[in-house]
Amino acid sequence: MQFSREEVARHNTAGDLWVILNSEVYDLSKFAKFHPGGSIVLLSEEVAGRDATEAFYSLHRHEVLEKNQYMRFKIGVIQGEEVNIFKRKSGSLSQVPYAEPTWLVPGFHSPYYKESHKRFQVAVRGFVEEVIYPDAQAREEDGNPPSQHVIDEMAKMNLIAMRLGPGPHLRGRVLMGGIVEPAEFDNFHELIIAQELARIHARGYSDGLGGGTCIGLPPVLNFGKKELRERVAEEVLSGKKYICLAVTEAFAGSDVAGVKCRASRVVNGWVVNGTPSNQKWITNGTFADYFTVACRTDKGGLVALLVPRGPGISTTLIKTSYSTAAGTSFIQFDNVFVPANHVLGRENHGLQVILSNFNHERWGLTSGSIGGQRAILEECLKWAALRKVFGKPLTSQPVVRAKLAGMIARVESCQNWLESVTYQMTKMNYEQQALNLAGQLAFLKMYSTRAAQETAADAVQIFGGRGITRTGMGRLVEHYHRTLLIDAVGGGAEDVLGDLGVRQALRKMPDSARL
Ligand code: HEM
Repeated sequence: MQFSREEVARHNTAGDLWVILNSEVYDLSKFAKFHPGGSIVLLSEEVAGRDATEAFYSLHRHEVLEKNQYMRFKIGVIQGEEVNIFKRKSGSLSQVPYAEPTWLVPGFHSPYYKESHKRFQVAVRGFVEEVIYPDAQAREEDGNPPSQHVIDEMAKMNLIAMRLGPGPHLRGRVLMGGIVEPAEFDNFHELIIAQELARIHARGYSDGLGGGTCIGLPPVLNFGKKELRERVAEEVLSGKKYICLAVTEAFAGSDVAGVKCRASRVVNGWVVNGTPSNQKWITNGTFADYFTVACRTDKGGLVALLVPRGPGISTTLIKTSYSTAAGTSFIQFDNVFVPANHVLGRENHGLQVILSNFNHERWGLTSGSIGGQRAILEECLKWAALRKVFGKPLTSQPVVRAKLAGMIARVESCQNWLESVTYQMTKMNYEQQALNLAGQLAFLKMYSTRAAQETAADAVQIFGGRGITRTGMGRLVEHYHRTLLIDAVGGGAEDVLGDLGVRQALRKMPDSARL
């Protein structure tokens, strides 16, 4: 239906209330008394029967109009006018400055990304926005793990396998419908996945979506015996089963070498006991079918074991600052039998097995954290340009522009350092990475998560009360500010990592160094 503005203006009373939003006409007659912002505002002279587009967009996110329960209020359009506020098309790039890393910005160049990365980014963004985002928002809120249909779709695209990075586990797989060959898949493709996933603004859910696989499966793939490796990889990468890394203990925290969980040899295997220290904060533990564990043997060494869920294992949900969708758990092993063929690597080499994936884990956490920082910068730029205070946009305040300057500088420096380290990863084998990149990655993660905290704090100041409100305009800022510390403590707390990097550097100091 088409209406003239004059006709809309005649519907301006309680019980007969129309408004114009973005050249579309909404009949709010029945909704007014249920409106979360109250009915009075809708009945005011500037709103009832009038064009309330500007006021609406300064108080609501565009997504409000896309909800089924509100879409039905739309009764037509204004004659001869066209809708001129659009949501970014699913899968497309943002036009907001600095909302995308430079390699995606027209006119910029990068030595790292090729055509296959560009194709891949488009496909992953579309998939994330269409398949993952709706489930992410719903589960982050209700606290349930990701829905099986999302896991199945990811498995079909081989996204679960790709999240582990390049390697033999990709051989023979069709990646993202075939747009990238397994042999050409590199750490930059993997970086794209990590950063696109950061855009779902559901940090607990994104860990629920296979955070345990990214850290629990590599030790099996790299150190498990052939039969175990192939069986478990098939089950987990097809989304049928879940695995987690159950190493962090209540007493040991970041000190992996200090684990106390015990494994004693018995006929045909081992018996694992969590006492005197059980595992805590184990991502995906509540729903995992397998637990990759480091245990102290009776001889005092460390052995890595893949423990299948069975009698004697209890997993209890821990509530953290992000959603229980992550399945964060407290785990108890009480006389759990583990078959002999479930040993990963050699007895007494458990520490190497577990440490072997730490650099990669830190890189993954850092990649996502920087992606999240950029998304929050975009929120702040949009809000500061939109929001009017004392009759002027927020951007007219120098103090706000200074905060935006800091955010931009931080995210650009983090991203550029990340891409430089990622490039090194594509050129170094595992030993070289362990030797050369542990310090770089430790510093990069420490620096990025500190930068993230500064950006989050500034974002809250820019959004004011909305930055601490879980619904409405500032909801993404509130979420980021509440949840970003998972990246600052997961995979090694900031101070521990900084210290690790410096100690490594000091070991490499030449004896001849003098001022
Ligand atoms: C189709 C029309 C509308 C719908 C479906 C709608 C829906 C909502 C919803 C869901 C909220 C809760 C906040 C959120 O989750 O974003 C809200 C808040 C609010 N709405 Fe509306 N609204 C409409 C039109 C308007 C109009 C025309 C105005 C007046 C300019 C208005 C003023 C407000 C105010 C003042 C709030 C409180 C915002 C805050 O917390 O800062 N709404 N509305």
